[in-house]
Amino acid sequence: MGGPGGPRTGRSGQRRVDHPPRHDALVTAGTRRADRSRHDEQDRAERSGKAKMSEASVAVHADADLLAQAVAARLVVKLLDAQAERGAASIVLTGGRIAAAVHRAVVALPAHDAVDWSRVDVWWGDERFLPAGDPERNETQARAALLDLVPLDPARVHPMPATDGPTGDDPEAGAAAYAEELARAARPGHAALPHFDVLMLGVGEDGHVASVFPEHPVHHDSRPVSAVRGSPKPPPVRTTLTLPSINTAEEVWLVASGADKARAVGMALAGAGPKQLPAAGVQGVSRTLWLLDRAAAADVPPRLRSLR
Ligand SMILES: O=C1O[C@H](COP(=O)(O)O)[C@@H](O)[C@H](O)[C@H]1O
Repeated sequence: MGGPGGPRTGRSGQRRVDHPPRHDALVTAGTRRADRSRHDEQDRAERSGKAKMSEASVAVHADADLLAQAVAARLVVKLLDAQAERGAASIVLTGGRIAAAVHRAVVALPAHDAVDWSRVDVWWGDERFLPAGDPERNETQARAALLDLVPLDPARVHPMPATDGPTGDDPEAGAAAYAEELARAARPGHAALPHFDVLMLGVGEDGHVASVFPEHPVHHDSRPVSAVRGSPKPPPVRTTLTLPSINTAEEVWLVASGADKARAVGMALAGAGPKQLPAAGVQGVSRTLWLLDRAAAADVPPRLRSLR
């Protein structure tokens, strides 16, 4: 490490590897190598209630299409690896435009058939609090683009509450019910959350992730799942995993495309505060990976960028 051609360490602790330009990628290495020691570490961190944090890595792709295809390929490999390692895989989905493109790209990838979808647990990082089937729900969009097109076990798909669900039009009751569902899936002796192999997040123009918005009271909620009222982005009522819950995931991938995301992405990687810029407060246990297109990477600090 660190020799000629090896990773270099930037001031913020992120390390980078310069790739030949045709790969159009900037990658930093902050991951742990041995799976077993990684899981041991994660177990210890979960038991102690303190998630051990990874360094961030950044990969840049030429445009939104290539970004979506690359994320889809990574996701299929991650699911295959998780299933090979522990027999099942769990993902946490996000909403938004790039998420929909990733979902479509997974289905378009022939290798998605290699995944045993009946052994994939599906959770959500956030949801718009609307009736089931509303086209604005992240669930509805994910079902149309991916979930309805692969042979999942319906019992392993865990949508966040809807206004016409069992807890009714009460977002706090819905958030509490989702927290209970998560706790039921947690491993015995572990914290109140199940193991998440990979948790994907979009990044808002204001730096929000899931439905954790800048300066919102959700930052003071110590519960794993929070009801969000007064969201600055419609709809105003939502359900979200809180940042500490997000940060229990083994890998967190922040996926952003487009010039309107450049400022938030740049500030998060430059070390902004998480209350002002929630994306800056995201760290997976073994990996934090920023997956960007060139437009979204335009303001990434130069020391972390090998190619614009
Ligand atoms: O409202 C939401 O927005 C963010 C970002 O969406 P995008 O379309 O700007 O990429 C998304 O990550 C979140 O899940 C969703 O509820």
